[in-house]
Amino acid sequence: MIDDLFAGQPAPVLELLPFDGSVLYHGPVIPTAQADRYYRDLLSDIEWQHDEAVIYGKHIITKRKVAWYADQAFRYTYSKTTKVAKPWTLLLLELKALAEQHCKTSFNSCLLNLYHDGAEGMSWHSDAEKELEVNGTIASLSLGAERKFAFKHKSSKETHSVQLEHGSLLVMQGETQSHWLHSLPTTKKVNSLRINLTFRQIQTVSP
Ligand SMILES: O=C(O)CCC(=O)C(=O)O
Ligand SMILES: [Fe+2]
Repeated sequence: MIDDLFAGQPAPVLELLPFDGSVLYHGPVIPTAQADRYYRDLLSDIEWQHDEAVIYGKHIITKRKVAWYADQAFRYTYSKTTKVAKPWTLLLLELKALAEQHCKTSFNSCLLNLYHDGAEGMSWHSDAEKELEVNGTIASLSLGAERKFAFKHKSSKETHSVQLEHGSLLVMQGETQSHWLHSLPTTKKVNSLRINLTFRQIQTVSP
């Protein structure tokens, strides 16, 4: 049986995009008990703050909370607001090492998001801020409530989606951010918290 074949082995890595980039879903890469501990520790140790954005000229404060950590006090601008990175914690360095092992690349920053329930999500966007390495790899770790994550091609508009499980890793690479948008749709079906960490490579020298 297929189940027996994969028993005790990591799940196979799935490619989600048919063209114009690559998104690999590794499935759960952290055993559940350990993922539960990371979730609890991140909830209490991270300096969570409500996010600010300027949308259609209006200054808004999101219900979703965010935090940003990096090698240096990088400045990073998205949604027309500028944030300054905090220094790594030991726990984040542990998770960064785990993401780096799977991606065989290195990261110098991490953006964290805390969604209190399914009413909070993130609308269509690509991670292509000017501070990010062009076509750099982005590793996304999910903890807590399982949520749907969707991709939409910028010209053909076709969509692909995946359920992001507790302790799972998703890796966006190649030309993904140039050709695809992604979103975390809101949903009435989820009533609990989810934490997401995206490890990224910020350009350290101006191009
Ligand atoms: O919460 C997620 O899974 C994705 C968050 C995201 O797309 C971002 O922070 O840019
Ligand atoms: Fe994103």
